[in-house]
Amino acid sequence: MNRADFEPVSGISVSRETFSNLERYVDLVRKWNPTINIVSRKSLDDIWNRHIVDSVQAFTCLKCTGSWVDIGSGGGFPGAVVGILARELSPNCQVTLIESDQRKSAFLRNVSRETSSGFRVIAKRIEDVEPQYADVISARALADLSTLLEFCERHLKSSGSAVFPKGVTWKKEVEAAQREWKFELDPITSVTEPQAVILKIKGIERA
Ligand SMILES: C[S@@+](CC[C@H](N)C(=O)[O-])C[C@H]1O[C@@H](n2cnc3c(N)ncnc32)[C@H](O)[C@@H]1O
Repeated sequence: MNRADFEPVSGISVSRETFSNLERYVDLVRKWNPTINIVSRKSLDDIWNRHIVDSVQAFTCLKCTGSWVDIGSGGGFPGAVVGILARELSPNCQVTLIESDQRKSAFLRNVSRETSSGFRVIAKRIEDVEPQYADVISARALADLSTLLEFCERHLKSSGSAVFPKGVTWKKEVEAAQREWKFELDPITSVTEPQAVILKIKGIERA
């Protein structure tokens, strides 16, 4: 995808430098994917829509001026994309990625360095990391909503918000989570997949 095509699809305008950092990230994912299995081989052919634009939606659905923690980051969706965009668009937002797999964490540190994004990578299990008191927590393809809310209980400030891209089963996950949790929910339809949503959640409390 080129920069002119990226802007209408993603809904954001970025500098040449930020766009070239996204391109650099895509090159690194393609290079490392056969070794560390970041995304499925099939989805690699459509990496801009399936992974980059999908991650941009998580970034644009709220404004972060404090700390953003992406958990279970894998190869960096959405966390690395958030880190690359935040450098230009939310320079006061500190981005941290938590990923327990050591090879993926090494990859993520390389991405942070090569794109000069300055996002931090913690190579530990989410449950073992000291509480982060984040303003925003994001996670894609990590766990069901109830489990994600437990991670928020540990790492999200009480005034913070969570951003979870979810597929077609999202309503069932919300119903199950509502048995144990109270929260305010704002589901935003995905631009890349009409049955998918970005769940924006705040006011999380045990029921
Ligand atoms: C299915 S992948 C999704 C990765 C990425 N978010 C994405 O959407 O492409 C889930 C990732 O979470 C990591 N993970 C799973 N449980 C974890 C835990 N308890 N603490 C830290 N990382 C975890 C796994 O190592 C894996 O890289």
